[in-house]
Amino acid sequence: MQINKKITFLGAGSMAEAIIGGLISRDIVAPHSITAANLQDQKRLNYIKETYKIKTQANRLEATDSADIIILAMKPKNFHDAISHIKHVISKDQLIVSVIAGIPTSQIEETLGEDIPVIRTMPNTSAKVGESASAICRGKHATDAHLFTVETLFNAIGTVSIVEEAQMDAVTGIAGSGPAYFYYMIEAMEKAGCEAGLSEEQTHELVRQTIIGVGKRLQNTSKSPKELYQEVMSPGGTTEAGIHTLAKHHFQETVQEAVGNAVTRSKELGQSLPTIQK
Ligand SMILES: NC(=O)C1=CN([C@@H]2O[C@H](COP(=O)(O)OP(=O)(O)OC[C@H]3O[C@@H](n4cnc5c(N)ncnc54)[C@H](OP(=O)(O)O)[C@@H]3O)[C@@H](O)[C@H]2O)C=CC1
Ligand SMILES: O=C(O)[C@@H]1CCC=N1
Repeated sequence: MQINKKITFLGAGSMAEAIIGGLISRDIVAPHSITAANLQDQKRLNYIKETYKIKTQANRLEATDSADIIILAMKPKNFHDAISHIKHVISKDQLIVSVIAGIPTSQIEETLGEDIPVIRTMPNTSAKVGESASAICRGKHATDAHLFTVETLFNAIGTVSIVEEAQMDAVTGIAGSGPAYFYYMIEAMEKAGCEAGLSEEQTHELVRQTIIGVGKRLQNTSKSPKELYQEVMSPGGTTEAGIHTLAKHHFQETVQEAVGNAVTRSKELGQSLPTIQK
């Protein structure tokens, strides 16, 4: 199903690109219906325009004014300036979709004006290959139709869970940041593979296919993670030796602490920003 709306991305960085890439490759939005604008980096806009054949706009007010859906895709620290700049051209006929970590819908609504519909989302960079694990929640002026539109858009870039806003920080710690934890682990495995005598190319291929296999297996089994790693582990074997080392260094507790800190940081991001005077 193609969505016939004009969509403007305010922010043209990694997350905007991942979503744009997903929407276009799945033909959910026509490239000419998408506009990207950023703060200053014209080279980046040129790259996005050439790669995805979308429109770009140096003037953020014009990019905002002409859109049906405005996707806020700047860093939390830039949110205040970004909204200050555009809020005068935003009307309640438009839909604001935020991908910004930590910022509550109430803060966006308060700064924009009371009856502007806002949907808060948390995708991840796997959007680029249509495999984001996204969650969305609605602000107080967003309708079922708004939620449905965003669900349809984000379904094109992966799976969508509709959650309560109070759960969004947890979603951010698990799924928004999630890909980075796996890439971090993959980096370590690649270093280990080279140290053990494989070439970079061999290690890369082996580690990549191993994680793809894990992902596909998880999609096709009802077994728990414990059952799955126990399946790999022979008594006295190689896996046991590896897992023993991870356990000795409190790997699982470390991961839990890492996710917990990401969740806490998401909450902090929402609390540390000034509210704009209307
Ligand atoms: N990266 C990720 O994995 C995920 C990120 N997010 C969220 O997405 C948002 C963007 O992150 P990410 O793409 O990684 O960040 P990037 O740094 O890659 O991109 C940020 C973009 O915002 C633009 N920008 C800065 N200030 C303004 C402004 N005032 N008006 C319009 N555009 C502005 C920048 O433009 P310029 O370069 O010209 O300064 C740049 O294009 C963040 O809020 C993050 O929390 C959510 C889920 C996952
Ligand atoms: O690191 C960040 O703050 C963003 C939010 C989720 C993923 N990246």
